[in-house]
Amino acid sequence: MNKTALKTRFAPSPSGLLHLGNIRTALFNALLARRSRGLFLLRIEDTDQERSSEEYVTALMEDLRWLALEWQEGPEVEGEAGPYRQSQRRSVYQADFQRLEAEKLAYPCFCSQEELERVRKRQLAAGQAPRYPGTCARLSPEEVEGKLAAGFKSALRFRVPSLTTIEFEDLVRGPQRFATGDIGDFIIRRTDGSPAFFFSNALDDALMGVTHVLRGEDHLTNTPRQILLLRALGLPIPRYGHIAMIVGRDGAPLSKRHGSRSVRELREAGYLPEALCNYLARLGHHYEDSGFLDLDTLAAQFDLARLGRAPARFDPQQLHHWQREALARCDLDTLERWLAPVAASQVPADKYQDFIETVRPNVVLPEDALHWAKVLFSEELVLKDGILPIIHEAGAQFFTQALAAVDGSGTDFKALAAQLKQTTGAKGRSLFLPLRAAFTGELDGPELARLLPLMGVARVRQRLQNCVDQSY
Ligand SMILES: Nc1ncnc2c1ncn2[C@@H]1O[C@H](COP(=O)(O)OP(=O)(O)OP(=O)(O)O)[C@@H](O)[C@H]1O
Repeated sequence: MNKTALKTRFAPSPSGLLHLGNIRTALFNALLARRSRGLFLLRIEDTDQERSSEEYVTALMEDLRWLALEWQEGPEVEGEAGPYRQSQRRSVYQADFQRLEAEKLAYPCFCSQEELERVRKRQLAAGQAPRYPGTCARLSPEEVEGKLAAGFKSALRFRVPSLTTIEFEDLVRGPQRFATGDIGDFIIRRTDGSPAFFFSNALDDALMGVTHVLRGEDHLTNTPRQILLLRALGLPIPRYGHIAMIVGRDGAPLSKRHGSRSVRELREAGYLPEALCNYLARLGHHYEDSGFLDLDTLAAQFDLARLGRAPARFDPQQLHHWQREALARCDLDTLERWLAPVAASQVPADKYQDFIETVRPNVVLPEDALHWAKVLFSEELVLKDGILPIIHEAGAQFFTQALAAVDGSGTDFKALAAQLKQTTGAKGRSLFLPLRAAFTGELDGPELARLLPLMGVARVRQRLQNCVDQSY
């Protein structure tokens, strides 16, 4: 791999389980790297010790691996630019803090939270955009010495040059311009000595050789600050692309803080990784090919020019669609394993394979298989709404004749239906619907010809007898 190879990254904060917005960011970066035969890097942004936890680091790596979004540099894989956890990079940041301060490009700030909040409120009340008023930028070296000697704690603020314009070409949103006059001096090291997001995020991208950053649009206004920082440090600036956010039903962006549905929850509900990848790849990115694609093809057809700018709404129906597509491609072994945790205990072992093949077209999630297992193998049958009137309308005579037909045909549904048609004169819907209702308590479902042998003749009889009893 040559040194100028494209390198993308995913840099989550381990402060919660990944949601679909986070993982789509990872997916797009992984697809871009794969398409360009570049590298995909994972970095853990755990500088906020209060919100970060090891549990979430493990969980996010598990999510990425489950989706086959393997990283070529990062935790557990390592690489030349490590360590890849920001909590282990404090000494790396130290040198640049000192350099910026020595060159007067950054200065210590002693303002308290309360003071800053007071200024903010005043500015908002005056109709101004809140920004740091530069109080500590004007302190003389003696004043700084004095405050430090008196034990005041300081943060480090980056001095934003005035009257310049920062321009960059966003990979998704085109040309961007920001006047530095609108950007207040910002904190790069907090009072507790930890690096602020702007700083560690930008510095690490540069030091780790990241060439392309695809990230959520929530970061767009951070970019001019990060460009200023990298310029001040004489470091390479990656290309940035800000992708439209994924919003929930309420129109608000999915977020860890707001407890959006996590990738783990979806995995535990039984969604397949291929379904999630096909769904997410199309959320904010247009593919010509509307069919199911494997990860290599999703990558081969990934194109920055096809990234949309409008927010994308999470649509469970679409996810269902891709789940069906993914299931249709599963081999029987995979399907058996996938359903085993919920269905295996409900289905007799000698019928398990036949059961899976029978219910397969009616299963989107394992819970659907569990439902059919209960329909077929439990004593009790729960009737869906609207089923009882169908049974009443068919009448006791119909089901008595059906029982008589079972005497001759057992669980051979075709023979049973043929005989019943002859003895009752019922045909079409009025023949099949009451039978389906009686056997399954549903209006639709897997083929009755396959369901009856699985149920066995005793249960078939019992279900018909129940209908005879209910119809009087
Ligand atoms: N709703 C969303 N849609 C698309 N991308 C998102 C969304 N939320 C976060 N991202 C992106 O996911 C990546 C990781 O972000 P981060 O770890 O800060 O998650 P977060 O959900 O924003 O967390 P928090 O709720 O703590 O702010 C970033 O590139 C961010 O822009």
